[in-house]
Amino acid sequence: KLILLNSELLSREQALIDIEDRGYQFGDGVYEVVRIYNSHFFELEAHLERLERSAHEIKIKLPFTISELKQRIEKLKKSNNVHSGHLYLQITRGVSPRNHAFPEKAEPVLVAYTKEYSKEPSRIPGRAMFTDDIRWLRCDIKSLNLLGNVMAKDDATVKGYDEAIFHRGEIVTEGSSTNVFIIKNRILYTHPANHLILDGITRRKILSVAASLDIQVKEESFTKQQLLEADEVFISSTTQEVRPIIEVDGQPIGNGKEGDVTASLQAEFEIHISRSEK
Ligand SMILES: Cc1ncc(COP(=O)(O)O)c(CN[C@@H]2CONC2=O)c1O
Repeated sequence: KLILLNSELLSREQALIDIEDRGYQFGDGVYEVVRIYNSHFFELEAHLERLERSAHEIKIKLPFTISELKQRIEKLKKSNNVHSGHLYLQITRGVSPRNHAFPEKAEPVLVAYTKEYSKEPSRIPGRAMFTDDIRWLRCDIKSLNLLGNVMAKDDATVKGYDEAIFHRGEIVTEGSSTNVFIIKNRILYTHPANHLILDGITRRKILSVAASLDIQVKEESFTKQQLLEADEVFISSTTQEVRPIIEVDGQPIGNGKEGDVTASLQAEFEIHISRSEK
């Protein structure tokens, strides 16, 4: 399997990263994870648009156009013959002697590689725990600065949960690597897309799919208590699609099983996926 490093397709052994790459030393970079279904990228434009925005927000000037990037990753996907899996892609500010301030000139470093799924990611209903959201206040940027996310996810995993659900005070924001939705009286709620959450590509798709199913949508924040009293809860991400959450902090949600609104959203989402494979 080959790796894309800047504009070259290399073996893993040849794909070398410098010890003074700012992505390595400061987490100074941005990333995307793009799903591949039936050898096609899913929602590629939306992911690359968000990548461009994330880079802009941290003042990284991309050393290539989006169409050049698309060509490179298409070539990578074909070379690796990926059928069902994902592409991981990151761009750092580049290599420069270690200094907090940005280097006068450094060439951003692009790395991308693919993963073939031996089996589809599990959508079995999950169990989550609440975790204080102590991350910085630019969670809308998909950056490599993921300590707040990975420490919460590890804590949840060690305790036997499938996801950590962040909250600031009483307000639920999102999961460690997912967005969070609740359904109450057939109304779908999710945190508004602002600086406190990542505006997930799957989140956006779900909102448009819900509208097409005549499910009322409210992009309004909700509390931990409202989540615990919801009829249904689910999380969403590129890799997990729509995943029901049936228990939080040991408390069952609704009847403790996947809800029918959640199931109908996933079913409609799958139709959109199959349409995209044309
Ligand atoms: C903090 C956070 N919130 C929400 C999401 C969901 O966004 P998408 O719907 O655009 O995927 C992610 C995705 N994280 C990526 C997706 O898979 N693995 C990751 O690290 C995330 O890391």
